[in-house]
Amino acid sequence: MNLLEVKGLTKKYGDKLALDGFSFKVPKNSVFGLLGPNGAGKTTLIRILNQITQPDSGEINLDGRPLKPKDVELIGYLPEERGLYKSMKVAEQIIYLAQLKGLSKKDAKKRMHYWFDRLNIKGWGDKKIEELSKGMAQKIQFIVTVIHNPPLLILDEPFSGFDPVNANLIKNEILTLKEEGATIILSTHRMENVEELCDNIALIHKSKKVLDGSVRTIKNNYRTQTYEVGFQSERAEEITRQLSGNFTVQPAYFKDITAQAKLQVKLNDHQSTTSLLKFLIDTKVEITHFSELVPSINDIFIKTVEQHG
Ligand SMILES: Nc1ncnc2c1ncn2[C@@H]1O[C@H](COP(=O)(O)OP(=O)(O)OP(=O)(O)O)[C@@H](O)[C@H]1O
Repeated sequence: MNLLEVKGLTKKYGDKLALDGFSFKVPKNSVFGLLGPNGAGKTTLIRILNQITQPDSGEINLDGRPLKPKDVELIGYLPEERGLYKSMKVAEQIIYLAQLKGLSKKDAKKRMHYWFDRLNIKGWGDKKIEELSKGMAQKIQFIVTVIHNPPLLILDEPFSGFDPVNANLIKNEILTLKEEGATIILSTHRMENVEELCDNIALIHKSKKVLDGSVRTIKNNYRTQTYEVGFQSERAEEITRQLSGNFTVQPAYFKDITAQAKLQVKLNDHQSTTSLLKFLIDTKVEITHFSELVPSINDIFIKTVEQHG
């Protein structure tokens, strides 16, 4: 079951086409990564979903029915450009914004303290926003986004401004929100976060969708039958020579600390992983490492964007 279905979204700014017939589906209770180079159209799409901008054409369905203005209450939006009232105190700000999203004052306070606990910021309520560092303010913005428990979260670069410890904290909170039933659209340039968090992705390039699907299937489709093989370095030259006669071998490189030789070995069309392993075993070399080189989402992003010019 999909929470969000978008069909043929098109948006022009003057002569400039920012989105060109963009379609995608976000399954309920999943994390969906919206990826693309700078200027691809991601923010335009997010602004349309939040009804800040109107599309020229296309359809958006939320939970099986057309998106309507009141649905903004069902969406928690963390914009890339953060906007908090600088002179207000943290607690006043959170409670005020939570009430705008339909919570009672009592519930807003309760939920605020729940999040203060979870994000390790107890006692921050009386601080003014202007006294906070970028990362500290970012935590407040995150709370404001999730406080009303919206079924759909749209997070634009949620990790920017965070140190590694706090980025990890937020990453785990996103996964917990998913476990609790939320559906999350995540727009980010940080591909390691995409690998860790996303179930599905869509890649936008020059206003068009150029790739989409589950992270697992996409990675599977980009496999190149290449393996990294490590073995004792004394026989490196001999083993490299033997392997080169049968497989496609990248030059050997050596790790000083472990005294291993490592090679990248690509299978030819008719060869299997077992044939490579059997070959290595027959050489009687001491194998220290054997793993498939699976392409990263970062590699796939770069390759796909280059292919589409
Ligand atoms: N208000 C606007 N007026 C005119 N052109 C715009 C406007 N907003 C965006 N654009 C153009 O639309 C295209 C898509 O921009 P958008 O901000 O959606 O990209 P993006 O994928 O979010 O990029 P980034 O990763 O840099 O944030 C760009 O060519 C941009 O110049």
